[in-house]
Amino acid sequence: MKFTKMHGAGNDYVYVNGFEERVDDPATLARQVSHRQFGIGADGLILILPSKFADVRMRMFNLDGSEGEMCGNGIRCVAKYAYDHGLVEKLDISVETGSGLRSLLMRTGPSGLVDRVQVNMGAPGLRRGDIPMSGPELEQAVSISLAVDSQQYEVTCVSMGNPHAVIFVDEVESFPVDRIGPLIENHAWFPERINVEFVQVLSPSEVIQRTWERGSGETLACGTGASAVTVAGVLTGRTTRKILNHLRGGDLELEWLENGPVMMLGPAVEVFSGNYDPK
Ligand SMILES: N[C@@H](CCC[C@H](N)C(=O)O)C(=O)O
Repeated sequence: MKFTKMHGAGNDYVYVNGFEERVDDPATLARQVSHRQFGIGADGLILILPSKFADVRMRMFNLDGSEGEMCGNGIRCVAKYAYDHGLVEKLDISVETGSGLRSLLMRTGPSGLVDRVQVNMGAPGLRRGDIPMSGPELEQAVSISLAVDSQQYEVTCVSMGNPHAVIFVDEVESFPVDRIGPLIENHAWFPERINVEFVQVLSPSEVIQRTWERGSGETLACGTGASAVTVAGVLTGRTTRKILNHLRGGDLELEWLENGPVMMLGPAVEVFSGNYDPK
């Protein structure tokens, strides 16, 4: 099976071109290829597939084999792969995801290959039923108190097609993401588990984010998470609608437009290609 390893701000996935390759059991394959010692090494697996409704379709699988509805860093790499490898011939494309269609605009660098991609991430879902989470399903969960590990955390929950809990902290670098992240990911409030963003505000237009991803653990970046952070920052009065987000693996530029969607701009990088024999 041919594969290509790509990353967006350090959030790395193994990409398989489903126009040419057949994958029967993507959940098992995701666990195998993602393993940092016994596999290729990645945060998960992304399949690039034909679509009846868009230019291409993506399916993303986390490191533990669970399927995510949407992946903000992954979708930029899907667009780059599709253009650089000739699946599409235009720079503005649509991609079918598990949470609907997204439109993307690619920019090429001096080599003629795509290096940056803007994504219309869609409008956030703010009702508890959208996340999903416990409580009255039409109500929002903005700055609510969540008890974890005998401490209270103020969380704001946002769906960007997948579920996110955003927590603003005073100092993010020393925050115990690997201890608190999994406790919130698996908290009884969230029946489908949840991605968690820990965020330090530097100024009304600049933040630092660390991410604990559902199904993958701490990753160097999360595009849907950065979009959720943009929305949570506005809802809680901490940040403006347009922000620069510094993630561990790079920066993303984001804006929550007045008419609804969040726009995200960031890098897409191809690292290497190879052959893998599924076990
Ligand atoms: N890293 C991604 C999100 C991947 C999916 C997530 N772990 C989930 O299960 O929802 C991004 O860049 O958005």
